[in-house]
Amino acid sequence: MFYRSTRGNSRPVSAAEAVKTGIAPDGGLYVPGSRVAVTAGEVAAMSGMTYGQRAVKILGLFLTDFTMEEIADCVDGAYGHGKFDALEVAPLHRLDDHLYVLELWHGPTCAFKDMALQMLPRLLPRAAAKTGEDKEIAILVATSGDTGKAALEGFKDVPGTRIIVFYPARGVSAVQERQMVTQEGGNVHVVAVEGNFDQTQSGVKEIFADPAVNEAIGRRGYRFSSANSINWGRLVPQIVYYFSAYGDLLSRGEVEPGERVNFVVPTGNFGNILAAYYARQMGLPVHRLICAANRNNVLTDFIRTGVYDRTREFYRTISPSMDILISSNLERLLYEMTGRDADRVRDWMAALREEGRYRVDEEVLDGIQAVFWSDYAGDRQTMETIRDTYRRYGYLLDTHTAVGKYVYDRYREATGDGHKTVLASTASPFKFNRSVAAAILGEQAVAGQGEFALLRILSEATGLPVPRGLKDLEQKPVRHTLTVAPGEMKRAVLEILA
Ligand SMILES: N[C@@H](CCOP(=O)(O)O)C(=O)O
Repeated sequence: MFYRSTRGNSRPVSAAEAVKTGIAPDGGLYVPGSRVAVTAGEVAAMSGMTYGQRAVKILGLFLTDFTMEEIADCVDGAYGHGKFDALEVAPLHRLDDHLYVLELWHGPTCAFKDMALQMLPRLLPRAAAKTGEDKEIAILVATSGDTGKAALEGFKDVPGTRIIVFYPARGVSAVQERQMVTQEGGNVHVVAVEGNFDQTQSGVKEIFADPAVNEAIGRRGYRFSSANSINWGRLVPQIVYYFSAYGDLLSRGEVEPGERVNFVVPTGNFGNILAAYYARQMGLPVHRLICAANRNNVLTDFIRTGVYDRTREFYRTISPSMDILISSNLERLLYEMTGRDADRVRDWMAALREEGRYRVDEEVLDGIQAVFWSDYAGDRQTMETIRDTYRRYGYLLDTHTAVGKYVYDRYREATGDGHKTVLASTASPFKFNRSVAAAILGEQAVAGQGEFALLRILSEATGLPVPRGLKDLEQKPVRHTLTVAPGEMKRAVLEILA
């Protein structure tokens, strides 16, 4: 299996090379060069498997230059040994007759990013060895809150790697920031950027594309890679949990073999929902993919009209991980939806860069609308959804998952579609303690309370334990204090890698 760049100007590479480099030299994203399919029998067989067995099966189909022993070893390290605080790794919670919540936040940092970022740090050093790499891997990450901490935790003290995480100052929740700035490890660096996530992500991509910076760090014995979902090694472990959810529905008798289900995915950088799309393409019985956005609703507009227009106001919301106007992974979807037409993708990406917008052809839009549906929730609707869901079901949603729940309700209203639906729950409610506590207890209960008091208040009010990964945050000293302007990110990287 070879991987191709969505922009068509880079040579095809092996899976190991794609994982090691993260982004293609022409600025495109790597995608599998041929279709990967599973049979109905193989999907049905998932019902009798553990999460780890499902992961080995799916990863093995994509990472063809890794042995099955290597993959099994990575899976065991990522999901075994009590790493996740749920035996099932990604448990499925039945909310009612139609809706199930796929809890993807039982890993060490309490967000769905752990599902892939416990795996990538195990794949990447092996990928480097397989490709004869003699340089240390310098991983650059742009985060709107969740990826950063998960990547730091995954890569901390991994030999042969260094990691630098950039996050937008005041653009993440207080708990998310605290998780990152207290990060321990000899190879980790965390830098706040005086800008929003889009500026942060664009800054990182500019560094990847800058020949002078690449040359300078090369002389110092480094090469760049990415732990964002632009790296194929981030996406493939995310495909697994869609199969896993379906396996659980089958084993509990909630669906018949072959019965199609919907997935609702709170969406920012489009990586999570794209993983669901690949699962569908492989043969998982999926009806619709419901893309849930917050007030930064660039994707909702795109899916409705075919016009992607980032030239609009950027809002800071209570679902900060989704405060994104340039969704990296849409590029992969466009590549697939155009029948792998790299020329068109390149033109659209150039238009996005230069004019801030592009419009896809009618036929591409029809293809997208046949699979995807989208709507968005503002902060008020998000808060109401948390409160109503808690009152009705006794189930606590974080702000991002609440966006998903709100959009699902809108979808049902609009379409009457009765397919069973799985809502991807992307983070623990404790990571967004202030908003979640305010939603269920009222604003006055949280006024003047500090972050750690709020963790306790939320735990006492709901009877839910504060997750392991957040419990000891209060005691940890702040280790990272550097803040830079977007234009200074390059210099910061060069200084860190001096
Ligand atoms: N929502 C993300 C933004 C980066 O997305 P990624 O999937 O490309 O890593 C975050 O929490 O950082």
